[in-house]
Amino acid sequence: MARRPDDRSSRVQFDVMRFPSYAFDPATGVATFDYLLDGPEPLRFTETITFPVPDGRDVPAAFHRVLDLLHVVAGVSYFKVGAPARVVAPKPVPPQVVDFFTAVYTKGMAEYAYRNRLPHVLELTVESPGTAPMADPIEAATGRPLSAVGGGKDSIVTLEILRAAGLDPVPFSVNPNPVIDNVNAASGLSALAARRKLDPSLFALNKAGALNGHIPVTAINSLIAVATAVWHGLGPVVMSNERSASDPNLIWNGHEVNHQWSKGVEAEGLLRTAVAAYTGLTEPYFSLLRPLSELHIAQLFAGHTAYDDVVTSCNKAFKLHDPTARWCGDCPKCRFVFLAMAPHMSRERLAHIFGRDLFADPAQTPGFLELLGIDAHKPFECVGEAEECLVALSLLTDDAPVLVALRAAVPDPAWADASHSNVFTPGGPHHIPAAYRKILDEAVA
Ligand SMILES: CC(=O)N[C@H]1[C@@H](OP(=O)(O)OP(=O)(O)OC[C@H]2O[C@@H](n3ccc(=O)[nH]c3=O)[C@H](O)[C@@H]2O)O[C@H](CO)[C@@H](O)[C@@H]1O[C@H](C)C(=O)N[C@@H](C)C(=O)N[C@@H](CCC(=O)O)C(=O)O
Ligand SMILES: Nc1ncnc2c1ncn2[C@@H]1O[C@H](COP(=O)(O)OP(=O)(O)OP(=O)(O)O)[C@@H](O)[C@H]1O
Repeated sequence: MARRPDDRSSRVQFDVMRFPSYAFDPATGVATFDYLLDGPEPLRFTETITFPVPDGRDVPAAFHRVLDLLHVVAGVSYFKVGAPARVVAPKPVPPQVVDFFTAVYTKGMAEYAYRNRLPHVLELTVESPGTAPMADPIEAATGRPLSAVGGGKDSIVTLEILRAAGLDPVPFSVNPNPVIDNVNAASGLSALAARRKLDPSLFALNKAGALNGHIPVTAINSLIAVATAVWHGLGPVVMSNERSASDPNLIWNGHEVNHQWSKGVEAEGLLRTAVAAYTGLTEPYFSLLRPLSELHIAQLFAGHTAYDDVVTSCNKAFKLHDPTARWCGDCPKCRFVFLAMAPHMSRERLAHIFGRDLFADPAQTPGFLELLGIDAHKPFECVGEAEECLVALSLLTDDAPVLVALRAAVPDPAWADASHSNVFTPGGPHHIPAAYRKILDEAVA
């Protein structure tokens, strides 16, 4: 029988990851997903996800199918405890789903593999116990869009674009914290929320020194959003993932390592294809902001002052334990968003949003240099490209201490590159349906 993790040493070998079962209770919206790291000393985990229960709606078959996908994808949190060489999915699935699962466990776990020096993780293929036929297509949902809200500038911009187009978006979050609650309150829209509870033994294992690292959390949140939209009879899930999320931080052993992989356009395409192949849902999910740079999104955000007291992009505010109330003011994400917003608003407004003026503090200069790509790779954080940072810097003309230091450090050829930048021209691959693309084009015109 498998033992719980608290009574054993934290670094044992596991042969295979399995997905023994899951249960769902439509009366409470509670789904429990079981995981097994199998080996000489197996470990079991259970994750609980509570969906918002709609009034008087049956549970469609497609909802259960999305849960099948979520069961495997949410397993990454437990896979990382042991990094077994094999991952065996619980049910036969079409090849498109195998491709999606494999990408989540390899590309989605690339930063974890790189940091822990586990190259085999990048090579594994998720096994399926057989091949299932593709599902018959279901007509695309045309209801109100479900708009994922993370508390930062990007999802606020999406909400406001959808609202301006008269689409009456439904804000949706997984584990909304006070930041997200306040953003929803500022929007005046009534929101839906799901709750996700990791197996508490994961934290005990982490404390005991188990393998740990980054996971592709957007893939998990996205499937929870798709399941919620399906059950509530809503339209597509609209994400706010930007163009630069697709760019890797570095290359390791010939593989791209991207901290934001599951926010990228490749992950978006794989998720859409897997959901369509396995559930039949058409156009279930896309990112409205995909053609835009972070700098462009920051410019659009500047047009909405109603969120200044609540908008928060700093990841430290979203930690499960001891989160900050808002911006920490001293991390790559804070610095990046400060720089991206700076050309589009007064310094007073910017300092009000962040609770401080980062350009006035010379101690921030090395962190900004890192963002500009000077002597470092892009930080493992949710930040945009060095090119975007350079363009933002080129648009700032005042002599704040940090800006003076940065200007002096940027080599001449970089300025020339910045002057040819297309960061304010929408472009690049995307999966936006035609009607929504028209809305985006009107919003940025
Ligand atoms: C908030 C944050 O940035 N957390 C990352 C951090 O974890 P930390 O220990 O500092 O705090 P917690 O998030 O509270 O995590 C506690 C432990 O739980 C594990 N865990 C958490 C969530 C989950 O779904 N599964 C888990 O296993 C976690 O590993 C901790 O041991 O550092 C971790 C290690 O690098 C990161 O994994 C934590 O990242 C969170 C999963 C998270 O929500 N991060 C997003 C803010 C984030 O990074 N988003 C990226 C997109 C990434 C993607 O591809 O989807 C972005 O916005 O660009
Ligand atoms: N807790 C959450 N629940 C649901 N969706 C989320 C959650 N956190 C983030 N998201 C969504 O995941 C995507 C990536 O999140 P990210 O944190 O980059 O966006 P954001 O909070 O809108 O903006 P910012 O980049 O300024 O932080 C966005 O589409 C966002 O809406």
